[in-house]
Amino acid sequence: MEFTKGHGTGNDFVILPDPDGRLELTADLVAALCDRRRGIGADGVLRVVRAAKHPDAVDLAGDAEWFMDYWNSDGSFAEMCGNGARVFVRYLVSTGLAEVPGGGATLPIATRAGVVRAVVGDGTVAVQMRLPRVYDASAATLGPLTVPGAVVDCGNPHLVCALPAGLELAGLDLTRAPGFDPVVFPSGVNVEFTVPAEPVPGADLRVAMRVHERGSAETLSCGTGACAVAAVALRDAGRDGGVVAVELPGGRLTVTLDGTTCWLAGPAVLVATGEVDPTALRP
Ligand SMILES: N[C@@H](CCC[C@H](N)C(=O)O)C(=O)O
Repeated sequence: MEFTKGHGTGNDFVILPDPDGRLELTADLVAALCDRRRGIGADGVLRVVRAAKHPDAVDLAGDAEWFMDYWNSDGSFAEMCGNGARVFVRYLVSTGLAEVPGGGATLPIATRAGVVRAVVGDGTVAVQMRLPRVYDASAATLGPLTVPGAVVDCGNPHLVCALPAGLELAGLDLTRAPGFDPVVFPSGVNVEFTVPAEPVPGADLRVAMRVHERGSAETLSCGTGACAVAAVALRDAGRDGGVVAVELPGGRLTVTLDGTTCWLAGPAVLVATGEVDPTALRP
């Protein structure tokens, strides 16, 4: 089975080319591929399949030729993956499966949360994401700590929790999943912990975060998480829009919100291509 490995600010993916939807991808195979000891190792799998060839995509693809069939490392599906979309686009363009659109046009990509649109730079890929919807309040627990947070829908569910003054991101133990209210999040949630950071040139606000992802544990970066964090930071600053620099353990993502659109930008890199024998995984 052919694969490529790629990442966006350290959020890493096994990319499986399957243009005609012939691959028998199962939750077990995804988990085995993502196993960091016995497999290739990744936070998730991106299957590259023509939208017309995947039952989940045919009705929602619009003008998108390609469907990002995203799976978390535990073999569960997610509706959306922001870094995954950026790496997926880097793969399409690098392999010639899609061309960088000219004349200011964007490249449409189908996802389970609808079509997103990408602009490709030299090292960076920017994707116009679904507008984050901040719509409720809840809380996360980490051991004895309860941290209130904002509930955000980015196509997938997020809980953005600002750490109380005096607590540092580095001091959090995210080796275990934070607790959350299953009534608010019946399908699980991605939990972001944030602290404000000093602004940088070109950004209106700057926030540092760590994330525990549903289905993938702690990751070095989360694109939809960065969008959720940016939306909450702008709301808390009393702003309708602006540019937010989001610092993650794996690097910086830039989120630009204007009340109607949300752009997520950052590096997207392919690092290796090879073949894997599925029968050799997890013996
Ligand atoms: N890392 C991703 C989000 C992946 C999906 C998430 N774990 C979920 O289950 O919703 C990103 O970059 O957005």
